[in-house]
Amino acid sequence: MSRACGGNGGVIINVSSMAGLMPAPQQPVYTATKCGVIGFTRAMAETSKRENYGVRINTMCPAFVNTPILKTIDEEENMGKYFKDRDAIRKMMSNFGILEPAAVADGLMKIIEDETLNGAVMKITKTKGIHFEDYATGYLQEVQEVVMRKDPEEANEEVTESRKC
Ligand SMILES: NC(=O)c1ccc[n+]([C@@H]2O[C@H](COP(=O)([O-])OP(=O)(O)OC[C@H]3O[C@@H](n4cnc5c(N)ncnc54)[C@H](O)[C@@H]3O)[C@@H](O)[C@H]2O)c1
Ligand SMILES: CCCCC[C@H](O)CC\C=C/C=C/C=C/[C@@H](O)[C@@H](O)CCCC(=O)O
Repeated sequence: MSRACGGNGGVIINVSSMAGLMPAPQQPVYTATKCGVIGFTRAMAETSKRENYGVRINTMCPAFVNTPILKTIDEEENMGKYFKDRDAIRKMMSNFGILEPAAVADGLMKIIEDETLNGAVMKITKTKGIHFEDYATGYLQEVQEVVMRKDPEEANEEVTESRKC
């Protein structure tokens, strides 16, 4: 797909979850995987931009969606020691509501059609619909930009200087 390898470019949509943004104590491994999807997507999107792959890489974080996966919490073999906590997940489903798969399809189409989206973390929830996580630029982002631009010594001086103000 990458133009760097003779491909025509395109868009990749990784599927995370709101659990990647709001830790689910009853599903720590699932939470870790979904956090990883977000971090990997944002890193690869930046790589693709810097290397001119011509590939937009985004992720979507749906809340609860009406699919068979929701029934997996009823099986102790899936939940392990957290099986005793399944009512807490059921309560979250009741509190947050359950989306229909069409809402996720709408999010997919938006990412495909909006060519400005790269490194975007789309949230899809019953209460707010489609919206995006806002990673406001801050000190760490500035440091990364300086470091990626200069050699280590020069970058270190600039960062040290900027911290004096
Ligand atoms: N349903 C939700 O509430 C929800 C919310 C947020 C994120 N997600 C994520 O969305 C993704 C899809 O979940 P879902 O709700 O559709 O789950 P699901 O279990 O209902 O459906 C998953 C489908 O993928 C198929 N599958 C499994 N392994 C496969 C493979 N190696 N190759 C091809 N197909 C394979 C299964 O047969 C199944 O039909 C998952 O990554 C899940 O974590 C789901
Ligand atoms: C049940 C097993 C499969 C897990 C399926 C999902 O991946 C788990 C989703 C986990 C948490 C969902 C949280 C949803 C929160 C939203 O509804 C939202 O209203 C909370 C406010 C945050 C926001 O919208 O920015």
